[in-house]
Amino acid sequence: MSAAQGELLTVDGVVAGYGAAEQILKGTSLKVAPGEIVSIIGPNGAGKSTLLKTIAGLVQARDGTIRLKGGDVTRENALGRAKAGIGFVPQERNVFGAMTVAENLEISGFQEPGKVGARAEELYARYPMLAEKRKALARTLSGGQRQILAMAMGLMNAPALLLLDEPTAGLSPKAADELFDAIVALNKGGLPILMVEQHALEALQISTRGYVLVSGRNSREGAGPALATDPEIRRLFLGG
Ligand SMILES: Nc1ncnc2c1ncn2[C@@H]1O[C@H](COP(=O)(O)OP(=O)(O)OP(=O)(O)O)[C@@H](O)[C@H]1O
Repeated sequence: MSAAQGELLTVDGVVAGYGAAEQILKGTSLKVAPGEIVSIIGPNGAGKSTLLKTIAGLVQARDGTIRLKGGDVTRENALGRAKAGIGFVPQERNVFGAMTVAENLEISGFQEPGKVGARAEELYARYPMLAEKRKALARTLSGGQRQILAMAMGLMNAPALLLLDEPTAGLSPKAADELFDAIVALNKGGLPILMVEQHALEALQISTRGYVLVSGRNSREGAGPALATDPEIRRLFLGG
């Protein structure tokens, strides 16, 4: 029986980095089960974004395994991971500013071109703001609207798991709250989400589970709300 049974994503002992010598991830592990929101938090430079990129296939794992729905995707490139069901929303440059909202959605549905129209309509129904702005250039959107568009682009291929890299970065507190609400709503619709967040406590509060990454290694893990009220975590992230 596979150890990955009942798990959607299993990252086991992943080692990865950028240069020839230095490793950023030094044996990192995590799991996402169906239906979960899982947050990765940790200090600047801990390797959180690198971990998401390694799961998305943009950074190659030098050791360890990455399984999706029980299948080993460690050797797949980014396109292979996307086809396997991993949707990735990067932190920066995640929309094409010189293209309209509609065009951004259209080019994102590259896996099943025949379904682009229907998927875009579903997303317009879910996010009426996008429908209103469908002919607007993406660069004219507010920060919060841009993040909704980036998330919608990630949904165009109907992923089995959505990776979000710091979705609330640079947003006002109100826009960040609205985006967290949108993430919860998306998850309630059945989509598992793995996200990296600087707003660590807020992210943990809406997460099923959380992982604390420090210097490329797992430090703590637990239920999201429990971690959010843990004195050590609060000291680390609130500086108190
Ligand atoms: N493309 C790259 N080439 C070389 N080094 C990189 C690259 N991207 C990130 N790094 C380095 O890898 C380390 C981890 O970066 P990463 O972005 O994964 O951290 P993080 O935990 O997401 O932190 P932050 O919250 O600051 O984004 C940092 O030392 C960073 O300088």
